[in-house]
Amino acid sequence: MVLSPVLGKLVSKRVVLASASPRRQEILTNVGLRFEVVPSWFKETLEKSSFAAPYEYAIETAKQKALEVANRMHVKHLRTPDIVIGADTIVTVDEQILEKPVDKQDAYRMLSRLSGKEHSVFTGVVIIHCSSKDNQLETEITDFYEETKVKFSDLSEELLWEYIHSGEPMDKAGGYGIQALGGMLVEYVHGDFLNVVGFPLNHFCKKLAELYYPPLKHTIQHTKHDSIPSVDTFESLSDGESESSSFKEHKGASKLDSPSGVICNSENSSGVRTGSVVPLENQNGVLDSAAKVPSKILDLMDGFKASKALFVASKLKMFDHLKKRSPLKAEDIANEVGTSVCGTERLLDACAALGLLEKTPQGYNNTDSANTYLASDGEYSLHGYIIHSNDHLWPLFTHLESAVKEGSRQNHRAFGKKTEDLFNDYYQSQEVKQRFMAAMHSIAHLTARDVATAFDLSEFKTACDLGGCTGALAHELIQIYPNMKVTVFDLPEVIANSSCFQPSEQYTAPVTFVSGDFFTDDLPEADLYILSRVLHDWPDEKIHVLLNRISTVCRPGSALLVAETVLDEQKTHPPRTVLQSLSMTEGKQRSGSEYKQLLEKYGFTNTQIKITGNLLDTVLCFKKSQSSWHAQK
Ligand SMILES: Cc1cn([C@@H]2O[C@H](COP(=O)(O)OP(=O)(O)OP(=O)(O)O)[C@@H](O)[C@H]2O)c(=O)[nH]c1=O
Repeated sequence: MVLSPVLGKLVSKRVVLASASPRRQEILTNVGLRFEVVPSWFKETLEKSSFAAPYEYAIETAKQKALEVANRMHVKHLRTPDIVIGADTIVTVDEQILEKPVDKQDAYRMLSRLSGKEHSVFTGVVIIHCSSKDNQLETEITDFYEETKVKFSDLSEELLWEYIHSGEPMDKAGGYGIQALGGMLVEYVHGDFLNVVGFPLNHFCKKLAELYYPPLKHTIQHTKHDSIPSVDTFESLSDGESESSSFKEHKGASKLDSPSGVICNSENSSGVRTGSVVPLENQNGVLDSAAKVPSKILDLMDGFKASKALFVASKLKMFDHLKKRSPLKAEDIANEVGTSVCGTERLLDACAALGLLEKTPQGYNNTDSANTYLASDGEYSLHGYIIHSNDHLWPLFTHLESAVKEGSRQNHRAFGKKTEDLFNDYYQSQEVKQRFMAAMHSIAHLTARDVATAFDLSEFKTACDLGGCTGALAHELIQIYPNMKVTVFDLPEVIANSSCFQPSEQYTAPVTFVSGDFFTDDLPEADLYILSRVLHDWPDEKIHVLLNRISTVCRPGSALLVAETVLDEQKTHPPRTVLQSLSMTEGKQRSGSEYKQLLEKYGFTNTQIKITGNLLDTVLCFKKSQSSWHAQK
């Protein structure tokens, strides 16, 4: 049962949840964990100002809750649990910590503070391993925290009081419950949703994985440090608990991390350990310094090698060969693609190490993911985008240093051409055009379902996907909304090359392709205009022209759907989008409030943003009536 991996380690243990929170109980029960509930009697009265950071307060409160239960069970009831889990959830806004409101007025004070703003929800979690020695309780404590950012819409007084009178806020940190009525107040969530609800399940599983499958000192580490290892069954975990996978057997090794003999693994929500150098006592009782392995940093240092291995294996179509016939030995593939046997073997082994291939005594096989995403005919093939990354983005990124120094795109260094000439020359080549379209098609096809279903678009009878390229999103829209007529509007040379990307079986009404330039030519009429992955590419002057033109042809009540990755307000999340900005296009990535502001400038209102958590988020807004728009201009 790959889905419930490390939790199986707890099957044979007496686990106690030191929490009265029904949400925590539900989250852990839902994943099949068996535990007793013993609510803590610890009063949450620690002096907040004595903590340097809010998460330290949450961790310490969680620790005190869990220790109180462990001690009480040991002393009063003489039944020492194996593991006690404690947690504490807090909300922070403007450097203030908000816990559960004490009354309705307090709830009002909290919610009006959160209105229209982004805040953080921290949950501190503590896992205590208990044992009894000479009737004394011995504890080994592991703790961590998780941060999730949540943004509230502007809340009217009326809504605020209606929500408070519902009674929901009273037993919840910050005075709201995101999982119920409070969900209606939320504009977006960045991070683990369950963390907001009260328990960061994913991080908890990773922590257990670290405890029960720690890296062995003298063996080569094949697992990713921050991933949850999968195991086949619960049975295999509890029956054959091998030396290398049991927490107890590794206590000694883990203790090396802590001078006091208490395991205290503090880690922030991005997985980077705080305090990387830990003093150790050597045999002479002298303190040495031993650096913990900074696995995230090492992974980043090696990231370029992994990317290039993926790019080259894709370019040589190794995943295509293995999809057609497998298992294949390195010699077979080398013969088929015309490469050296020793080089091919190394590349295939690297792909196996990266989890893209499986290596067996009979040869190499594609993983399911390789068949779906890496083979060029895979259902959601990313082959086109991978080749684009290798041939176009890689050369650009090798000049990142100059790009940062000069603040401009490095086309001249990467391709020997200035940006203006690139369009007239480089992009005119048939090969480059096809490659670029294949790349765009890869992403559009993969994200089409998310974009098409983020909002209910069934009220729109006609839609026009501006810059819709191969029509991947248009086809998805027609599948989902069979009554919708969809037009793809794109440059003539794009439309001319789009036929080879059309689905082979057409079960629905065909998409209409219209060629033109959205900066200069008449736009087709539609109830819904779509701009998917367009706005981030263009400078403000061009966006001004485009949005002005759309706004002019849009009838009041018609809508515009923008599909982009929406940055958080701090502009540091999601990392993929932040990294994409480094290619220094003249355009830029935007946060939710920036999209809202931009669209309002062109008469679009009622903006709703849906963070899908996948590659593309969506923003839907409606055209105001002309009179009210002009009145505001
Ligand atoms: C933001 C938010 C919080 N909560 C609940 O807020 C309580 C926090 O208080 P706590 O002090 O951490 O826990 P507790 O409920 O007092 O229980 P205990 O751990 O025994 O002290 C927990 O319940 C959480 O689920 C929700 O249910 N939904 C939300 O969106």
